[in-house]
Amino acid sequence: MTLFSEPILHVALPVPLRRLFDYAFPAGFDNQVDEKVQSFSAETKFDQLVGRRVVVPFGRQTLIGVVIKADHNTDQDLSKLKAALEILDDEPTINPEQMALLEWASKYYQHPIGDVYSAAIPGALRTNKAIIDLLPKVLVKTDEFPARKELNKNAKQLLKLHDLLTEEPSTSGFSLSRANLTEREVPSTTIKKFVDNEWAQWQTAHTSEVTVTEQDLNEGLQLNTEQALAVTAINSAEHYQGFLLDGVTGSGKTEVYLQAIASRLLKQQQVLVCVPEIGLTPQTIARFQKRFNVPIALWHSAMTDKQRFETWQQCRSGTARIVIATRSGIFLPFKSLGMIIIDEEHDASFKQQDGFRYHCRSMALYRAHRLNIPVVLGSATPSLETLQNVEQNKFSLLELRQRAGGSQLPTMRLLDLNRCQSQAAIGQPLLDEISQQLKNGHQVMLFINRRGFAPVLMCEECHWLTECSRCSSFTTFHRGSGLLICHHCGFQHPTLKQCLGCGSTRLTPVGVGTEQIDLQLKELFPNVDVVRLDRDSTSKKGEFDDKLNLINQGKPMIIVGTQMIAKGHHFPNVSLVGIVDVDGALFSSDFRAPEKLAQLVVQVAGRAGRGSIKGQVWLQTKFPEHPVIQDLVNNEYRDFAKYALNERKMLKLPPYSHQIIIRAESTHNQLGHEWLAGLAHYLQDYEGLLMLGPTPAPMTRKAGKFRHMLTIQSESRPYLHKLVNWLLENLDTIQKDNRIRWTVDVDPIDVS
Ligand SMILES: Nc1ncnc2c1ncn2[C@@H]1O[C@H](COP(=O)(O)OP(=O)(O)OP(=O)(O)O)[C@@H](O)[C@H]1O
Ligand SMILES: [Zn+2]
Repeated sequence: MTLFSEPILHVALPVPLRRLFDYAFPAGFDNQVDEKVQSFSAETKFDQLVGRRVVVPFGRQTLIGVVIKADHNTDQDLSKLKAALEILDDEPTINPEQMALLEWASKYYQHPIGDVYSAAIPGALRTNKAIIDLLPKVLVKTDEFPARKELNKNAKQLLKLHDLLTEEPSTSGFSLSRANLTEREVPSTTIKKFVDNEWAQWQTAHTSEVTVTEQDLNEGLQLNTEQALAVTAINSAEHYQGFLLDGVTGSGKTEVYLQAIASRLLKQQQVLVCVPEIGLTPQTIARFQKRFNVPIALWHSAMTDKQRFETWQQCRSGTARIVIATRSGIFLPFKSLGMIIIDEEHDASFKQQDGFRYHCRSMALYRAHRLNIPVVLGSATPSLETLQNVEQNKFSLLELRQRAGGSQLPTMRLLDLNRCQSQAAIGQPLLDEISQQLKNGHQVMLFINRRGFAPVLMCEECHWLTECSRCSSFTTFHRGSGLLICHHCGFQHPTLKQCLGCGSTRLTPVGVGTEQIDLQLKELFPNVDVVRLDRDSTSKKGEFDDKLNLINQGKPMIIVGTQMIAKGHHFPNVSLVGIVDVDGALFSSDFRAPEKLAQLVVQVAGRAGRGSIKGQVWLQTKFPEHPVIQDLVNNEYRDFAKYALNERKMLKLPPYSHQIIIRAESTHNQLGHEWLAGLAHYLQDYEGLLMLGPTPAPMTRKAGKFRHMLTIQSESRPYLHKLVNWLLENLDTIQKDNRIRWTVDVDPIDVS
């Protein structure tokens, strides 16, 4: 039977099922596939198929999948086996190194393999377009290319394009891509004329890999001793080695990265730099571009599919030498990856919070280990996980204790809100200090972790609060847009004129958000600019950059913002940072809350005094005696971290134990709870396994669904993973319930 002589394809499909799907060879396959594959023997032919995209029938749909394996075996009834429709491309989309990474990730995060593969395929390739058709094209001469004198000497545009094509692109180092021609103002009608006359044609650009030499690297700063030691250590790592670059804010970590990157570039290797979502600012990119005269590619969620495809292509062809990416850049294919850097490694945005809940840092460690290359984690406020790895000698510690370039660390001050008047949620002494700093010609930064005008509207008569009808949460009042918005499910409606409880019209805002502080400060300080940086005020294209440029002019002004101002920025004229409201985080049920708070406060504080002026940081609170507040004001982050790690060790909490959360959502109130209790029942007799819950999630109801969770904890990670894996694989027989939507979160960091 022909089916036996042809391979059976085991395909990963983008569906939420924990298995591969078998397909027979596409009919007429030999005509479809490139000659290269045809000429191989049966066995190597199998290998050639691995990693390729295939189009397959799936129920009534057609899906694009990836061949994981090709062999002669299938558990399926051969007569029912459907044939794949088409094998796309004459090359694999996923290379063997990526496949190993994805396979590991699928197992480790207990996530369906097809979904994991999907994360590694750029959007443009999740369609049945062939790679070759998406590759950038350049215009080149044909044999019919006319002599210049044959053209009408008044046809200026024709002559111009003729000249451009005559110039030998390979020697002058440019190629005539569509974008390039537009930039040179060649009209498309002119191009069409050349193509129609067959004087020129579009051809797939052959990306030439250039050799990086000393000439491509601009000179770096003179390193201080600590920086120099760090660079030397990283540069001498020839194999896998994990480094923690623990450097206080403004200590010049970026300079260390740049110089370590330089030596990898000279070895003709590529470097991947992962940054938090909000860390990919034009300033960061500019700093890399100024230093290196090599192709630098970007990867982040605001890019179009086309732009991302280009980065993907440049990575795998080896053209891009540096890739600056957010979380999902860790899936990119590389030709010769020589080092991975994770900047601000403690940042929560490295963990995907829905669907395939991977952590970029963990993936980077696995990948670096497999590729046998160094990986550098950098932070002023390392995560406790990473500090534990240092403690256990799994990472080498590189410390930068001093700020670079002569600036000093700011002084911290506590402002007890119980003992002073306040306006716009800001204590009077801090307001006075703000005036003083502005008078001195400096900039002031105020941090508040909540956007909008006020977290909630309250009825003054019956104390009714504006709630989200779909979540166990309140809707935030946005005065500018006149909307009440739920920040959890996105639900929004025009603000209310009347209380829904008693009908009174006396609705007032309670609490503050960035929008309100912004407005009130504008009234209090009418003579200076007040610039607000949060998601609402920077959503238009270019708005964020415009604001950064304004701040960078250095004029006295007040900057009000959320998380967005906390990290990475270098504004030398900021002398005072006010942290308006941290109290909410002091009483959280999340055992990670103090760690997150300490990291946030230290990062925000780190924006002060980065130039020649010494900075100060004011921390406002109603709970000045709280131990975390005391630690933040009187001690360093490392003291806090030491204490916190000790506490986790005593309580056997992560990183001294490992957790997996199974969450269940349902429209029925108790269903999720019962279902999880059933699961817990299966595991309860295993020693060394701790069942926490099931409990309602902190946010009990979200977007109309009731949410419950079961946390499973163990000191042995392999044991925990093995048992949970067994549970999930047998879920269908143990406890199937179609009314439940469940998810798995391995190494959870956010329990909301
Ligand atoms: N060796 C050096 N000599 C002089 N200036 C330096 C040196 N290294 C870094 N700097 C300067 O110090 C400032 C802070 O450096 P950088 O932004 O790299 O610090 P960082 O540790 O990444 O900061 P953060 O974590 O707070 O974002 C920059 O203006 C940088 O140009
Ligand atoms: Zn809601």
